[in-house]
Amino acid sequence: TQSTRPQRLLHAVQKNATRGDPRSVVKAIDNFCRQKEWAMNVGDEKGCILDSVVSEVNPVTVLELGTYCGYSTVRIASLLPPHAKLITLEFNPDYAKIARQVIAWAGLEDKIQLVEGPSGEWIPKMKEQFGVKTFDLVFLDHWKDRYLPDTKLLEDCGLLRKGSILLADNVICPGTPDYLEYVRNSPRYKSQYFKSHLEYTKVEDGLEKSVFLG
Ligand SMILES: Nc1ncc2ncn(CCCCCNC(=O)c3cc(-c4ccc(F)cc4)cc(O)c3O)c2n1
Ligand SMILES: [Mg+2]
Repeated sequence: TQSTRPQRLLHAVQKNATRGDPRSVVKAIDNFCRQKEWAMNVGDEKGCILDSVVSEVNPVTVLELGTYCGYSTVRIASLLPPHAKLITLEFNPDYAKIARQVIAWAGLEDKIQLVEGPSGEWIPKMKEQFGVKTFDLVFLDHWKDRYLPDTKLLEDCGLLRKGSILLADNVICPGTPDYLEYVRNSPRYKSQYFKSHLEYTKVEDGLEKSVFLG
């Protein structure tokens, strides 16, 4: 039977990356996507912007919406302090299965909790299920038409505090116009656009960093 692209990406990690070395896992995925097959990871160019935001925020609790194969999950978790935790939500069970193995290869299972299911269902359960008070950083990289409703849900569930950072991928391509309009015009956010390119291409894309003002 034919393998899937996520399965081929996982094999590239197992073949080319060193177990327990998250940065080698990130590099192996980027090489696979540049040389073999494009895949919707945040990629290395936007990934460096992601790294700088994570290092600046130094978050203790992180939420990632949309795991896919775990590239940004591993990239973020590799920069977290020892006691910090990252919860990542993935809707697609096939992607989740691959992501668990990529995360294990990187040796980051202790920092990462992968939860399977739709963000709209899980966000309201975060406090009771995972003992989360508020998130220091949220990385949005799931369905582009869910960025806005899920941001409002995070606000309504009291999961954001003064100073919480939202970092959104793909605000230009594929684009999240309603989300951008909201975070750029709401008095409750201070927003900043980091211009970049769609992963592994020359097409414009970028990340939007928004600070929740409370
Ligand atoms: N509600 C909920 N809860 C939890 C969930 N977990 C997963 N999902 C569903 C998310 C499915 C994947 C989302 N990501 C993208 O669609 C994406 C696409 C492109 C792209 C593609 C083709 C082009 F030609 C150009 C650009 C590039 C990117 O960087 C992207 O991130 C969930 N949904
Ligand atoms: Mg993306």
